[in-house]
Amino acid sequence: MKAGMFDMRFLDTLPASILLVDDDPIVIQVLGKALAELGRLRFAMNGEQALNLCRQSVPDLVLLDAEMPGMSGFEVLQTMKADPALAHVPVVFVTSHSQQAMEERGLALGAVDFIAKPIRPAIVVARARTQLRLKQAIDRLQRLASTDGLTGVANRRILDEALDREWRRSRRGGHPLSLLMLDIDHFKLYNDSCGHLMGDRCLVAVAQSLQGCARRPSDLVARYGGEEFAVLLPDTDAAGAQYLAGQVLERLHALAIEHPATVSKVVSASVGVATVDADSPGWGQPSSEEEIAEIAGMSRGSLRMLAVADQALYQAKLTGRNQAVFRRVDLTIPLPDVLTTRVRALT
Ligand SMILES: Nc1nc2c(ncn2[C@@H]2O[C@H](COP(=O)(O)OP(=O)(O)OP(=O)(O)O)[C@@H](O)[C@H]2O)c(=O)[nH]1
Repeated sequence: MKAGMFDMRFLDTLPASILLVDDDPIVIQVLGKALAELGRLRFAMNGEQALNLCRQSVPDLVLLDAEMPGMSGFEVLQTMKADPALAHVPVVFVTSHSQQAMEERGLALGAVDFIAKPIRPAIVVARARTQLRLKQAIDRLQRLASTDGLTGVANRRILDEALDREWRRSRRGGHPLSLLMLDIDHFKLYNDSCGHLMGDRCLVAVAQSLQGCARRPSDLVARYGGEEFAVLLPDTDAAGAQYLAGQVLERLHALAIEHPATVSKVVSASVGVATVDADSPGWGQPSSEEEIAEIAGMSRGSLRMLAVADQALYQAKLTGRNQAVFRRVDLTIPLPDVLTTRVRALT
């Protein structure tokens, strides 16, 4: 799947991935036989192996022996909870200890259930199935909350979060960061002349085209609203961002989506590009408290980046459309001045 693409509807139809962890091969065999009908099984005989398998491919469910030589199940669970990529994976403890203290400890660490040995296959299957159904429902809700229903790309909430995170990472680590804002030209006319259904199809095509351009795993394509899209490009400097903006326009032109109401007769877009990198005035200075402070849940830095990309987009519209305009973020300009620039340009 391409980077940033959140359309994972087909994943619901994939078999679940279950990891069985136990140092006793007999237990693994019994569990494996019982759970084979529920999905694709993998096995680990110790904690390190279990964590390696989890990191290679994140499972939907882990059945974990609490007591193993070396790393215990409790330690495995603690490590998983500390890793953002694994923290959400449901873990069911399987142990020969039925003492309440063990159960309490496992549940307190974040295990979702507790199964005591000797194993009764029907109970294990029923409990595993319940956890897999829950996980599937949560995954589906999370997808709904993070994707744009029409185009399948990330929604604005996800963009805001990613921009905020990447801005802080950029300022802390001295990595360049770029943001593209794209707005389809004369889209109202397109809707008026071709109909809203075709308008929707056009939005889907543009989203897919953007996905084709932004292919790094950390790139993020999002629908910003209406006929406006954003592409977040971590670790991308001015030259990279301008190259990508050119690719975006070229690809869109190559799609040749007919637009009967414009002179060019094909759908085009305007792009605003904002980059913060080593050539940005104020780059070397440590990020101030002021910059990290939040307005309406977003850091001031994210707002600065959005505002600069928006100004560049506005300029691209004003000066003819079907083009990309680049602006480098100037960290020395006070944020209130940045936020009001477009207003001033209008008046
Ligand atoms: N079909 C469809 N249209 C949408 C959707 N969201 C927003 N629009 C339309 O997008 C159009 C945006 O129009 P404007 O903001 O005037 O911009 P424009 O016509 O593209 O003009 P410029 O941006 O100046 O080139 C409006 O007609 C909206 O109704 C959507 O999900 N589907």
